Amino acid sequence: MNQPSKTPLLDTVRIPADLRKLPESELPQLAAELRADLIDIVSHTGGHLGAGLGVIELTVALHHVFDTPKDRLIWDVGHQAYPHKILTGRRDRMRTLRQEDGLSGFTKRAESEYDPFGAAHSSTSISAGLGMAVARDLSGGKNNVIAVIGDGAMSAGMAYEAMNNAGALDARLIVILNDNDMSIAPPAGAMSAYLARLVSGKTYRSLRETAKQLAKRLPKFLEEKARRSEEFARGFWTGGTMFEELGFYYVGPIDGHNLEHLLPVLKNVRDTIDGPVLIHVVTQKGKGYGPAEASADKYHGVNKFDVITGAQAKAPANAPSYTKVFADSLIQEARHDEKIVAITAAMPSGTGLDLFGEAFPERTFDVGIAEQHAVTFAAGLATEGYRPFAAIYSTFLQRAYDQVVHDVAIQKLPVRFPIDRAGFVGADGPTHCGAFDITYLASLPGFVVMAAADEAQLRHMVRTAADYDEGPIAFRYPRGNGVGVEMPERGSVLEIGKGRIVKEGTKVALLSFGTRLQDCLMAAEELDAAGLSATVADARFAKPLDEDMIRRLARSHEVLITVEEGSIGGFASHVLQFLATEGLLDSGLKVRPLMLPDEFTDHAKPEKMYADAGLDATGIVRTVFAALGNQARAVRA
Ligand SMILES: Cc1ncc(C[n+]2csc(CCOP(=O)(O)OP(=O)(O)O)c2C)c(N)n1
Ligand SMILES: CC(=O)[C@@H](O)[C@H](O)COP(=O)(O)O
Ligand SMILES: [Mg+2]
Repeated sequence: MNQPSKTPLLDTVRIPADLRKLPESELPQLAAELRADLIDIVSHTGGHLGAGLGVIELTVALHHVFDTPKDRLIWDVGHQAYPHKILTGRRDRMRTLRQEDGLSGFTKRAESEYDPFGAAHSSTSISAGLGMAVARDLSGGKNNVIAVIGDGAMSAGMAYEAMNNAGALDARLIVILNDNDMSIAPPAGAMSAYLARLVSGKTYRSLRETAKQLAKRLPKFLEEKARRSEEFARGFWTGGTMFEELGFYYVGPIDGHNLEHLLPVLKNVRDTIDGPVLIHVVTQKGKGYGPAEASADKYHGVNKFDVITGAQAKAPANAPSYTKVFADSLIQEARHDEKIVAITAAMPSGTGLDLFGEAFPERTFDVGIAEQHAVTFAAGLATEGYRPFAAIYSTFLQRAYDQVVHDVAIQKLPVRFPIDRAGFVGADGPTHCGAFDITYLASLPGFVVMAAADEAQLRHMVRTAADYDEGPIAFRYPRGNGVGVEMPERGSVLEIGKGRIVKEGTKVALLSFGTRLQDCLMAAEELDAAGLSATVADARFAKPLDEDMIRRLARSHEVLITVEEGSIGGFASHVLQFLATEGLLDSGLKVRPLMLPDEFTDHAKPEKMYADAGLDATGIVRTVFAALGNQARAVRA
């Protein structure tokens, strides 16, 4: 016999139009079922849970009040959009979330007409929303545009640039500030403290004064609802908030889990306000799931887990993560050098700087989601003789490129860039792929760019960077665990621009930059067995190149394969430039560059992504045989 559904009301909602047919009285039940469904789904898939749990009621209310997809609903970052996906025609595919060929973990235009803007990097929603609002006005449209942005994302410069512009344009745009007093970690900065003050009510204006001004703007609301509850009415403000100074109507703070509060406010804002409005909604990250509410990170991002206990699945590891090795190594160096300081842009646990912060709280700076500022802040520290490590994921450092060029590189300031999440990151997909840093950093004059082949090399690179005061220096390493090599007690200072030969051979040279070295070694074994004696070299440096080593490899081998976990225009380009300039390509050397595909690769398991890109041992062997013209063998490999 079929079990009765645990989500009978949710089962009737495929798209928001179905939801809009429900009476308001049924929405709390819908929200409860949506929450249960989300927990169940993410317990099977893993992914971002805490943020979605916190916006269940908000998601239901938004789709009930607004005419999506005609009204444009933009989720900042997009990691909180799983409930939105469930309600917008994607429920049947939710169990494919973040898996190969499955749904993205973020909003994505190609995935649904209900995702008007793709995201995953934070703080873009107000700018995108303003663009849509202005486009609507230019073309005489009437639809609403709503941007939902978190308090963490509100720490980034882009959000203020957008509000500054929106206030000046006086465009009809609704911004919902989803304030859960959390970023991935507890939020950092004065803005967060300011929001907390708004919520705690210390700066409330008098109710009478507030009501008078709002009555002009929100007549229906005041008549029907506002006087109903003291708590509700207290939430309305005028004057004095920073948002109002920027030209926004400020409404709130309101309880984002209470549909009786949310629905009338959203309706009245929809129906009465002409210019930019900011609704300050207070929510709880992880709401409604005990283990999430109780955990320090509110289950921001989780592995698969047991719904009853909340225990997350964790694969046993034979080696420490690169992140942990970086953190431990930096702590070690900082014990020797009091000038070492560390900077994170809202990613203390992801970068390992939470550990550094425990050891050296005064020398650790979480600047919020503010990569641009993080880099220039580090540059300032460097001018005063400090040794800053600006630990930023490869993908997020993209946002600070001008700061890297203008504030660091041109001034030759010795800022250290530990670049985590280099290469494919797996489930987070193309928005988070660490593809471009070799290309964008190694093209800068004077920049030293290293990649760790394993966790021991990473330890050496931390020491090398700490020791290097001549200018900017970066070292990259991937998401995940090391390979289990023996670790040195302390890192050694590497000679700048010197690689190493790991295995000697005579016919084929495999020149690796990064952690593909292990696959190169496996490929070399296979090549040796096939009678093609292979050399394996670990370049360590993309800039400056180890020219002597490359010259030697080029002169004494028939085939040279470069292997890197980065985009076109990276390590291989530098090697080829050198070979061409030196005339080393003039005598028949067969060079084949292996790199990430020249496309934005969708999410899958990293090993599978590397195999598909031809960057595993099989792919490397195949490339060698193809280079030697042995097509039949190349196809078999
Ligand atoms: C530019 C950028 N830097 C860092 C991140 C990593 N990141 C993803 S979500 C998040 C916290 C966002 O906090 P908030 O906006 O308050 O959303 P919440 O998770 O609290 O709902 C961070 C730091 C990112 N996505 N984009
Ligand atoms: C949404 C976001 O940007 C982060 O939560 C990111 O998914 C974290 O990635 P890691 O799990 O690699 O730290
Ligand atoms: Mg938050």
